[in-house]
Amino acid sequence: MKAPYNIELQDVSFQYDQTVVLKNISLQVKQGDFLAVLGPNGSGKSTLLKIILGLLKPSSGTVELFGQKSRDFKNREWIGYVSQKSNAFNSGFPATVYEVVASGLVKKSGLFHKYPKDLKQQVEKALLAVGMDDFMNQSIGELSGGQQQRVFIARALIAEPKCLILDEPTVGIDHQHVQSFYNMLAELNREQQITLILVTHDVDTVSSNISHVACLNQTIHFHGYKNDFNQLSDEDRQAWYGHSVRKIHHAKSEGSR
Ligand SMILES: Nc1ncnc2c1ncn2[C@@H]1O[C@H](COP(=O)(O)OP(=O)(O)OP(=O)(O)O)[C@@H](O)[C@H]1O
Repeated sequence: MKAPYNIELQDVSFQYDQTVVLKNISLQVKQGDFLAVLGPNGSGKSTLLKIILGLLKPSSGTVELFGQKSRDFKNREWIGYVSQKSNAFNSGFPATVYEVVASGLVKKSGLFHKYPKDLKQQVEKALLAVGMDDFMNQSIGELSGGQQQRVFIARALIAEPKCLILDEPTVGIDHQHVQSFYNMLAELNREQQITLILVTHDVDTVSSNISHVACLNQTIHFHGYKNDFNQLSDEDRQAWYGHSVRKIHHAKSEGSR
């Protein structure tokens, strides 16, 4: 039998009071996809993520997670979330990298459950996956924005998600470190088959790593393989984006990756 989609939205609409933000969204994401969600400011990207995460209820339409109706879905730890504001700790924040990553197990084991005996190994493994294993005992506030964001991904990874949702994770990361950050995500996707959904404005930089693109502006204007997205004309892109969007030119982008 075919595995169910990780995420399947059918005809989802959403409005805040009288303002329609999302209209007739249908979207499927399967295990192992690396999807970039693109859209101008205010196009509904964060709202869409909140609907997927079960934080907002659609005004109409259905959301299924791993083949179950969202309201019946119990395995919330299968879907990890890293927000753009995660990396905003100042230098005085009283927590170590170890403590931040270990706190990611609360979602899995519950607030009052005991931590597992092999907690240290689990923290180490998660930090290794994001290239931060040398920073375990450091204070979180002493790290750069990019390093903090990697730690927050490790915090999500320790719960062993099947799917990770990232809302503009490179906000606050130095430009020269953005590509290596995306390469790290691509490695997680490739080696652990973790599905990645990434809201980004950085389509040029991330394009060698992603497999799929979804273009959102109230509704889905395009969803498909990255290579098909690359074939769209400038006029097509402008029509949904509202202004001109740079084309992606990557010598390395091959196949459907
Ligand atoms: N709590 C709210 N109440 C009313 N309107 C809201 C609320 N949150 C968001 N909106 C409106 O919904 C629309 C979509 O917002 P959303 O944050 O989903 O867009 P976005 O694509 O993530 O934007 P950005 O790229 O700027 O982060 C915007 O017009 C916004 O003003």
